[in-house]
Amino acid sequence: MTKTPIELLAASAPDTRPVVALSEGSDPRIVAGALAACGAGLADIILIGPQAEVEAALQAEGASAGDGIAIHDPSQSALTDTFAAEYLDLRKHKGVDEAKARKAAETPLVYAAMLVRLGHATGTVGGAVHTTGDVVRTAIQVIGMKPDAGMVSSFFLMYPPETKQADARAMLYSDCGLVIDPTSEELASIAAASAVSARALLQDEPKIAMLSFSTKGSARHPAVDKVINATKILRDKHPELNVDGELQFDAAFVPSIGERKSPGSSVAGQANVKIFPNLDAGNIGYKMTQRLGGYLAIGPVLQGLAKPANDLSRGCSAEDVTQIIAVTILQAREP
Ligand SMILES: CC(C)(COP(=O)(O)OP(=O)(O)OC[C@H]1O[C@@H](n2cnc3c(N)ncnc32)[C@H](O)[C@@H]1OP(=O)(O)O)[C@@H](O)C(=O)NCCC(=O)NCCS
Ligand SMILES: CC(=O)OP(=O)(O)O
Repeated sequence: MTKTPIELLAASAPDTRPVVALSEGSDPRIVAGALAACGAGLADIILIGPQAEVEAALQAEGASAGDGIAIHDPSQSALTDTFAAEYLDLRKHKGVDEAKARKAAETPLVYAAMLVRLGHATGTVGGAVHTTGDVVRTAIQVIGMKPDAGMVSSFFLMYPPETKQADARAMLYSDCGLVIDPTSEELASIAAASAVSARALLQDEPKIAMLSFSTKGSARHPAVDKVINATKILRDKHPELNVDGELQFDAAFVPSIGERKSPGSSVAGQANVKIFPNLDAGNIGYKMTQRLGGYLAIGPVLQGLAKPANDLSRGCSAEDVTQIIAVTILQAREP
């Protein structure tokens, strides 16, 4: 069985404790997930939000600040002036003035991203309360992209429930959270980034399925052509990757159907990286796998940022929060 991020991290706990900033510090799931991460020795935590609200949320869990848990209230923090100045510097070309920069620095999402940008935290997580659009826009604008990343995209790590057969595999689904209607070039770029993420977080060699409603020419449509072109671009740019497309989900997932629909493929029926053609398919697909299939879904994990910042679904659980804290720390170790 593939190790989950918590298990992976626990197996190689770092000497120095990473610090993870949580921008929704008074949400009960965030607080419970943070206490679990801290209690397991995975990380120190900064809970961000109005002091009294965060204290009350901690108290509801029978806890208080101290012992690895700090509270930062952006309206009172000594760091907010520096963060406002940095934000002004970053965004003045977009019409941001001093007053707007101060206001932005006092919002928990910007404050958390600034903690990461300026080295006070290893990474940040938000999204239990905020929408993905708000979380991702802030991360892109404040933390910025990794040099050479080209774009930011997202993925989910999908772990089968214990009730599935022993050979059920963990998978990476992308993009289920961010890029709404990728071009062929963007799809190829999402797949290449996902291959790197799969190696790091699933610790498995990627077998990439470029998903479509067609398998190997069974349907003709511009939407199918987009995936065929993406597969070609990916193969041209990354001949080392094991990729097949276009494939329907059953051909990518079920060995006997993969063999029938894409004979001889080393990916069909065995794919552990599933690249969806657009956000409709990806977002609906991951939620169906999670809610009907019982898979643990960890994400949206962001790839392509200069430093780790990750999202959650507003439907997340406390366990999801602890898992994505672990992902955030593991990403900080990636080269
Ligand atoms: C970027 C996104 C997250 C927000 O879009 P938006 O609010 O319209 O913001 P913009 O398109 O203005 O983008 C914000 C900034 O990010 C940049 N950006 C957008 N997409 C990007 C990407 N994939 N990679 C890198 N940068 C990107 C833009 O260039 C812009 O930079 P700027 O502010 O310096 O000019 C958009 O991709 C989105 O809304 N995705 C869907 C999210 C969603 O609802 N998911 C479903 C639930 S998970
Ligand atoms: C990832 C996702 O779908 O987020 P939410 O459920 O918050 O919209």
